[in-house]
Amino acid sequence: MDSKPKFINGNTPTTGSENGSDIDSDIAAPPMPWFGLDIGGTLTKLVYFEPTDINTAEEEGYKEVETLRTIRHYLTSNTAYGKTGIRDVHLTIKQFEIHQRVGNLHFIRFPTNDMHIFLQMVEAKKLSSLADTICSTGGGAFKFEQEFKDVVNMRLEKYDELNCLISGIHYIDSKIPNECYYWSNLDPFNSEACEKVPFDFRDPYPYLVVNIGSGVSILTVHSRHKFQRVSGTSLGGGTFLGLCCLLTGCQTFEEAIEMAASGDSTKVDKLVRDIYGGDYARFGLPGSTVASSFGHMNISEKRDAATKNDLARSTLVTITNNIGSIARMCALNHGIERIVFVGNFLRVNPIAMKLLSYAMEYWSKGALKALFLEHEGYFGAVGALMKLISTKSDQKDKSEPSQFEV
Ligand SMILES: Nc1ncnc2c1ncn2[C@@H]1O[C@H](COP(=O)(O)OP(=O)(O)OP(=O)(O)O)[C@@H](O)[C@H]1O
Ligand SMILES: CC(C)(CO)[C@@H](O)C(=O)NCCC(=O)O
Repeated sequence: MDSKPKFINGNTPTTGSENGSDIDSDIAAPPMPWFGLDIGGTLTKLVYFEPTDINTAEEEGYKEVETLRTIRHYLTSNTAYGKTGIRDVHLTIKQFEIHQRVGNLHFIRFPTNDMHIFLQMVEAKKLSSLADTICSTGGGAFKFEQEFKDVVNMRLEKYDELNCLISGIHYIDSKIPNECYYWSNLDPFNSEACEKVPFDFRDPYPYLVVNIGSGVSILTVHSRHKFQRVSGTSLGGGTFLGLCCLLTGCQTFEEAIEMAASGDSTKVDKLVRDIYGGDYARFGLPGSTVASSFGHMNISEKRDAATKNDLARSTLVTITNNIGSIARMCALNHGIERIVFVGNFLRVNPIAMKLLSYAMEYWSKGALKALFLEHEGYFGAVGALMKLISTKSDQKDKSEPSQFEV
């Protein structure tokens, strides 16, 4: 077999600029299909560009035209794939122009634990007859490299996950109006009053990115080409879900969030007023502040009184507040005022978003602003797609598989 990576007609991706989002329109677009893959610790994200401007003549030019049509039909006519693959239909970007092509951008996810099922699907749909390489990112691009080779004879072209994250954020934000928003009318006692307000992200620098996936990475971003991972914590979305499963017996993230939504964390956490009988006024700590997360749970009666929903709520508040605290310290250390929270922990999770927003505003006395993005967990996969479409057929002739590219 030809050892060169084949993006259908032999194109290879460029190393690109540092953030990889600059698409040179002089460069011929790679042939279809266009995918970007982000294999995370919990979820795998697949971004698929469905061309709507494709004509029969162009399609007939493909050797494997039927396979191409089958894949397109399979991905776009379903919203669920197998038992656990989901297309986030509400995130579809319609009539999206990318590298002088027009089409729909689709966002698909499945648990990384089900990678073997994905590989079966890739095999069944004969994807490898169209391309022998997929632009991919996330830790799983390394972990599953050999499995892709062995099972479906495809090569993972690996790109750094944080590089892809930043280029994905910039790409989507520059193209999609109202992608970025913040929560206004923040009231910890009346979350219904909060509302989403669009934020103009055209000149956001410097800003902090807090990527809440299984674990948390925190980056400072000073320009499209200059960013740094400054901190992180292992207490992230994976911790929330893992602890919730242990404490409540729930089975899914959606269930955990639903339970948390009707729980009361004050039945579980010890508040300042539980210790002081009111505020700790001298140092500005209101009585409603959590003094000790899970601090009531050493008392047997309190344990008996706490419901599973209360435990789920407290777990959510504990993890969210801890991330908020670390983010705030990072912002302070680096003199940054805007904090962009992303990652799938924020999926269907307005409680966490509002809590983060309130915490940033309250503890910074209004100096810090928490921002959110609609395509919260998909930026890494978008960044990987950017790498594919910045392909230059003549730039690199790689006879050896690349190890790692940024
Ligand atoms: N359907 C879901 N199944 C599992 N976790 C979910 C789901 N929806 C949201 N989550 C949350 O999103 C987190 C994973 O987020 P994300 O996909 O951004 O990270 P990842 O890429 O898997 O992890 P990492 O970047 O640390 O490798 C989970 O830990 C969980 O808290
Ligand atoms: C290991 C990664 C980068 C994988 O995405 C992420 O899960 C993470 O940033 N974890 C936190 C590691 C730490 O800084 O403690």
